[in-house]
Amino acid sequence: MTPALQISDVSHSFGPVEALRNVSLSVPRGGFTALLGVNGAGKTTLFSLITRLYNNTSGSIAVAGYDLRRQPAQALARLGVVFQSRALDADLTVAQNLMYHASLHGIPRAEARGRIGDVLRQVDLAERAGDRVNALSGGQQRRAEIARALIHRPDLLLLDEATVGLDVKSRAEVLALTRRLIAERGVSALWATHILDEIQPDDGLVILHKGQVLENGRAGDVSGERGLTQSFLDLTGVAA
Ligand SMILES: Nc1ncnc2c1ncn2[C@@H]1O[C@H](COP(=O)(O)OP(=O)(O)OP(=O)(O)O)[C@@H](O)[C@H]1O
Repeated sequence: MTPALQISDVSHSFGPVEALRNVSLSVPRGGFTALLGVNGAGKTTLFSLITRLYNNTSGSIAVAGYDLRRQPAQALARLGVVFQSRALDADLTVAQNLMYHASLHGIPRAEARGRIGDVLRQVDLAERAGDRVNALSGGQQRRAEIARALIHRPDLLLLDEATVGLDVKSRAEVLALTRRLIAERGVSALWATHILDEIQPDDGLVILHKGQVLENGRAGDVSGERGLTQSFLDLTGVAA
Protein backbone atom coordinates (compact mmCIF):
# COMPACT_ATOMS: atom_id res chain seq x y z
CA MET A 1 0.00 0.00 0.00
CA THR A 2 1.21 3.55 -0.71
CA PRO A 3 2.73 4.97 2.49
CA ALA A 4 0.90 7.80 4.27
CA LEU A 5 4.09 9.83 3.87
CA GLN A 6 7.18 9.20 1.78
CA ILE A 7 10.12 11.59 1.98
CA SER A 8 13.18 11.07 -0.20
CA ASP A 9 16.42 12.97 -0.04
CA VAL A 10 15.09 16.26 1.33
CA SER A 11 17.50 18.96 2.52
CA HIS A 12 16.86 22.47 3.82
CA SER A 13 19.14 25.29 4.91
CA PHE A 14 18.59 28.65 6.59
CA GLY A 15 21.52 30.58 5.16
CA PRO A 16 24.60 28.82 6.53
CA VAL A 17 22.54 26.62 8.92
CA GLU A 18 21.87 23.21 7.41
CA ALA A 19 18.63 22.25 9.22
CA LEU A 20 17.96 19.03 7.23
CA ARG A 21 20.39 16.95 5.24
CA ASN A 22 19.28 14.23 2.78
CA VAL A 23 16.29 13.21 4.88
CA SER A 24 14.48 10.07 3.73
CA LEU A 25 11.73 8.38 5.71
CA SER A 26 8.49 6.51 5.34
CA VAL A 27 5.33 6.61 7.47
CA PRO A 28 3.10 3.56 6.94
CA ARG A 29 -0.70 3.78 6.69
CA GLY A 30 -2.84 3.37 9.76
CA GLY A 31 -0.12 3.51 12.39
CA PHE A 32 1.54 5.72 14.97
CA THR A 33 5.04 6.88 14.01
CA ALA A 34 7.14 8.92 16.42
CA LEU A 35 9.55 11.51 15.03
CA LEU A 36 12.05 11.65 17.88
CA GLY A 37 14.68 14.33 18.23
CA VAL A 38 16.09 16.79 20.73
CA ASN A 39 15.50 20.55 20.38
CA GLY A 40 16.99 21.77 17.13
CA ALA A 41 17.00 18.31 15.48
CA GLY A 42 14.94 19.65 12.57
CA LYS A 43 11.43 18.36 13.38
CA THR A 44 9.61 21.68 12.91
CA THR A 45 11.57 22.44 9.74
CA LEU A 46 10.52 19.06 8.33
CA PHE A 47 6.86 19.72 9.21
CA SER A 48 7.11 23.17 7.61
CA LEU A 49 8.27 21.57 4.37
CA ILE A 50 5.54 18.90 4.45
CA THR A 51 2.87 21.58 4.99
CA ARG A 52 4.42 23.86 2.34
CA LEU A 53 5.01 26.65 4.84
CA TYR A 54 8.53 26.45 3.40
CA ASN A 55 9.14 25.68 -0.24
CA ASN A 56 10.90 22.38 -0.79
CA THR A 57 13.36 22.46 -3.64
CA SER A 58 15.22 19.17 -3.07
CA GLY A 59 14.25 15.50 -3.24
CA SER A 60 10.56 14.65 -2.97
CA ILE A 61 7.68 14.55 -0.48
CA ALA A 62 4.53 12.53 -1.16
CA VAL A 63 1.40 12.44 1.03
CA ALA A 64 -0.80 9.38 0.42
CA GLY A 65 0.94 9.00 -2.93
CA TYR A 66 0.42 12.63 -4.03
CA ASP A 67 3.64 14.48 -4.80
CA LEU A 68 3.74 17.79 -2.96
CA ARG A 69 5.31 19.68 -5.87
CA ARG A 70 3.28 18.22 -8.74
CA GLN A 71 -0.09 17.70 -6.96
CA PRO A 72 0.02 20.13 -4.02
CA ALA A 73 -3.76 20.54 -3.60
CA GLN A 74 -4.37 16.77 -3.44
CA ALA A 75 -1.39 16.22 -1.13
CA LEU A 76 -2.41 18.99 1.30
CA ALA A 77 -6.03 17.79 1.32
CA ARG A 78 -4.81 14.44 2.71
CA LEU A 79 -2.95 16.17 5.56
CA GLY A 80 -4.18 17.35 8.98
CA VAL A 81 -1.77 19.37 11.12
CA VAL A 82 -1.59 20.17 14.82
CA PHE A 83 0.98 22.94 15.10
CA GLN A 84 3.06 23.81 18.15
CA SER A 85 1.43 27.23 18.20
CA ARG A 86 -2.33 27.64 18.52
CA ALA A 87 -4.37 27.57 15.29
CA LEU A 88 -7.76 28.21 16.93
CA ASP A 89 -9.22 31.66 17.60
CA ALA A 90 -9.49 31.87 21.40
CA ASP A 91 -12.42 34.32 21.28
CA LEU A 92 -14.63 32.12 19.11
CA THR A 93 -16.47 29.02 20.29
CA VAL A 94 -15.11 25.58 19.50
CA ALA A 95 -17.92 24.99 16.97
CA GLN A 96 -17.37 28.41 15.30
CA ASN A 97 -13.68 27.60 14.91
CA LEU A 98 -14.42 24.23 13.36
CA MET A 99 -17.05 25.73 11.04
CA TYR A 100 -14.48 28.29 9.88
CA HIS A 101 -11.90 25.60 9.15
CA ALA A 102 -14.51 23.45 7.39
CA SER A 103 -15.32 26.42 5.13
CA LEU A 104 -11.60 26.81 4.30
CA HIS A 105 -11.73 23.24 3.03
CA GLY A 106 -14.87 23.97 0.98
CA ILE A 107 -17.14 21.76 3.08
CA PRO A 108 -20.80 22.91 2.82
CA ARG A 109 -22.29 24.20 6.11
CA ALA A 110 -24.92 21.47 6.50
CA GLU A 111 -22.32 18.75 6.05
CA ALA A 112 -19.86 20.61 8.27
CA ARG A 113 -22.41 20.63 11.14
CA GLY A 114 -22.56 16.82 11.02
CA ARG A 115 -18.80 16.49 10.84
CA ILE A 116 -18.27 18.91 13.76
CA GLY A 117 -20.57 16.82 15.97
CA ASP A 118 -18.74 13.70 14.87
CA VAL A 119 -15.16 14.93 15.52
CA LEU A 120 -16.08 16.61 18.82
CA ARG A 121 -17.59 13.37 20.09
CA GLN A 122 -14.44 11.58 19.04
CA VAL A 123 -12.17 13.96 21.01
CA ASP A 124 -14.59 13.96 24.01
CA LEU A 125 -15.55 17.63 23.62
CA ALA A 126 -19.16 17.29 22.45
CA GLU A 127 -20.37 19.11 25.58
CA ARG A 128 -18.03 22.06 24.97
CA ALA A 129 -19.00 22.90 21.36
CA GLY A 130 -20.65 26.19 22.39
CA ASP A 131 -17.85 27.31 24.75
CA ARG A 132 -15.19 29.82 23.77
CA VAL A 133 -11.76 28.28 23.26
CA ASN A 134 -10.19 30.41 25.99
CA ALA A 135 -12.61 28.86 28.51
CA LEU A 136 -11.09 25.39 27.90
CA SER A 137 -8.17 23.86 29.80
CA GLY A 138 -4.83 23.38 28.02
CA GLY A 139 -5.56 19.69 27.41
CA GLN A 140 -9.04 20.44 26.07
CA GLN A 141 -7.62 23.10 23.74
CA ARG A 142 -5.16 20.53 22.35
CA ARG A 143 -8.05 18.13 21.76
CA ALA A 144 -9.98 20.89 20.00
CA GLU A 145 -6.90 21.49 17.81
CA ILE A 146 -6.93 17.80 16.91
CA ALA A 147 -10.65 18.03 16.07
CA ARG A 148 -9.83 20.98 13.77
CA ALA A 149 -7.12 18.94 12.05
CA LEU A 150 -9.59 16.09 11.42
CA ILE A 151 -12.48 18.10 9.99
CA HIS A 152 -11.56 17.47 6.33
CA ARG A 153 -10.91 13.74 7.02
CA PRO A 154 -7.18 13.58 6.28
CA ASP A 155 -5.18 10.37 5.83
CA LEU A 156 -2.21 11.65 7.82
CA LEU A 157 -2.06 13.71 11.01
CA LEU A 158 1.13 15.65 11.74
CA LEU A 159 1.43 16.55 15.43
CA ASP A 160 4.31 18.83 16.40
CA GLU A 161 5.12 18.31 20.10
CA ALA A 162 1.39 18.09 20.87
CA THR A 163 1.91 17.50 24.59
CA VAL A 164 4.25 20.42 25.30
CA GLY A 165 3.05 22.56 28.21
CA LEU A 166 0.42 20.05 29.37
CA ASP A 167 0.26 18.44 32.81
CA VAL A 168 0.89 14.70 33.13
CA LYS A 169 -2.80 13.74 32.97
CA SER A 170 -3.57 15.89 29.90
CA ARG A 171 -0.41 14.64 28.17
CA ALA A 172 -1.53 11.05 28.62
CA GLU A 173 -5.04 11.92 27.39
CA VAL A 174 -3.83 13.61 24.20
CA LEU A 175 -1.49 10.72 23.44
CA ALA A 176 -4.22 8.12 24.12
CA LEU A 177 -6.65 10.10 21.97
CA THR A 178 -4.22 10.12 19.04
CA ARG A 179 -3.73 6.37 19.34
CA ARG A 180 -7.52 5.86 19.54
CA LEU A 181 -8.07 7.94 16.38
CA ILE A 182 -5.69 5.67 14.51
CA ALA A 183 -7.68 2.62 15.59
CA GLU A 184 -11.12 4.18 15.04
CA ARG A 185 -10.61 6.35 11.94
CA GLY A 186 -7.77 4.50 10.24
CA VAL A 187 -5.79 7.74 10.11
CA SER A 188 -1.96 7.66 10.36
CA ALA A 189 -0.03 9.89 12.75
CA LEU A 190 3.47 11.35 12.66
CA TRP A 191 4.07 12.48 16.24
CA ALA A 192 7.08 14.77 16.73
CA THR A 193 8.44 14.55 20.24
CA HIS A 194 11.54 14.61 22.40
CA ILE A 195 9.89 12.50 25.12
CA LEU A 196 10.97 8.86 24.95
CA ASP A 197 8.22 7.69 27.32
CA GLU A 198 5.59 8.51 24.69
CA ILE A 199 6.87 5.77 22.37
CA GLN A 200 5.75 2.11 22.46
CA PRO A 201 7.62 -0.90 20.97
CA ASP A 202 5.11 -1.42 18.13
CA ASP A 203 5.19 2.24 17.02
CA GLY A 204 7.07 3.34 13.97
CA LEU A 205 10.13 5.39 14.91
CA VAL A 206 12.18 7.97 13.07
CA ILE A 207 15.20 9.31 14.96
CA LEU A 208 16.19 12.72 13.64
CA HIS A 209 19.41 14.25 14.91
CA LYS A 210 21.21 17.37 13.68
CA GLY A 211 19.07 17.31 10.55
CA GLN A 212 19.77 13.69 9.66
CA VAL A 213 17.69 10.51 9.97
CA LEU A 214 19.65 8.04 12.10
CA GLU A 215 16.96 5.32 12.25
CA ASN A 216 13.57 4.59 10.66
CA GLY A 217 11.89 1.36 11.72
CA ARG A 218 9.77 -0.32 14.38
CA ALA A 219 10.60 1.23 17.77
CA GLY A 220 11.08 -2.16 19.44
CA ASP A 221 13.56 -3.20 16.75
CA VAL A 222 15.49 0.08 16.98
CA SER A 223 15.79 -0.14 20.78
CA GLY A 224 16.55 -3.91 20.88
CA GLU A 225 18.02 -5.28 24.10
CA ARG A 226 19.43 -1.93 25.23
CA GLY A 227 16.07 -0.21 25.56
CA LEU A 228 15.05 2.98 23.81
CA THR A 229 16.79 5.46 26.11
CA GLN A 230 20.21 3.78 25.85
CA SER A 231 19.84 3.24 22.09
CA PHE A 232 18.92 6.89 21.60
CA LEU A 233 21.91 8.04 23.68
CA ASP A 234 24.26 5.67 21.85
CA LEU A 235 23.02 6.76 18.43
CA THR A 236 22.99 10.50 19.06
CA GLY A 237 25.74 10.90 21.65
CA VAL A 238 23.42 13.26 23.57
CA ALA A 239 24.01 13.34 27.32
CA ALA A 240 21.18 11.77 29.37
N1 LIG B 1 13.72 30.43 10.62
C1 LIG B 1 14.93 29.99 10.93
N2 LIG B 1 16.04 30.71 10.66
C2 LIG B 1 17.27 30.24 10.94
N3 LIG B 1 17.51 29.04 11.50
C3 LIG B 1 16.46 28.27 11.81
C4 LIG B 1 15.10 28.69 11.55
N4 LIG B 1 14.27 27.71 11.96
C5 LIG B 1 15.05 26.73 12.47
N5 LIG B 1 16.36 27.06 12.37
C6 LIG B 1 17.49 26.20 12.78
O1 LIG B 1 17.33 24.95 12.13
C7 LIG B 1 17.65 23.87 13.03
C8 LIG B 1 16.43 22.96 13.19
O2 LIG B 1 15.41 23.67 13.93
P1 LIG B 1 13.93 23.08 14.15
O3 LIG B 1 13.12 24.16 14.79
O4 LIG B 1 13.45 22.49 12.90
O5 LIG B 1 14.22 21.91 15.21
P2 LIG B 1 13.19 21.14 16.14
O6 LIG B 1 13.65 19.73 16.17
O7 LIG B 1 11.81 21.39 15.71
O8 LIG B 1 13.43 21.82 17.56
P3 LIG B 1 12.34 22.29 18.65
O9 LIG B 1 11.94 21.02 19.34
O10 LIG B 1 13.15 23.19 19.52
O11 LIG B 1 11.22 22.98 17.93
C9 LIG B 1 18.13 24.54 14.31
O12 LIG B 1 19.54 24.64 14.25
C10 LIG B 1 17.49 25.90 14.28
O13 LIG B 1 18.25 26.84 14.99
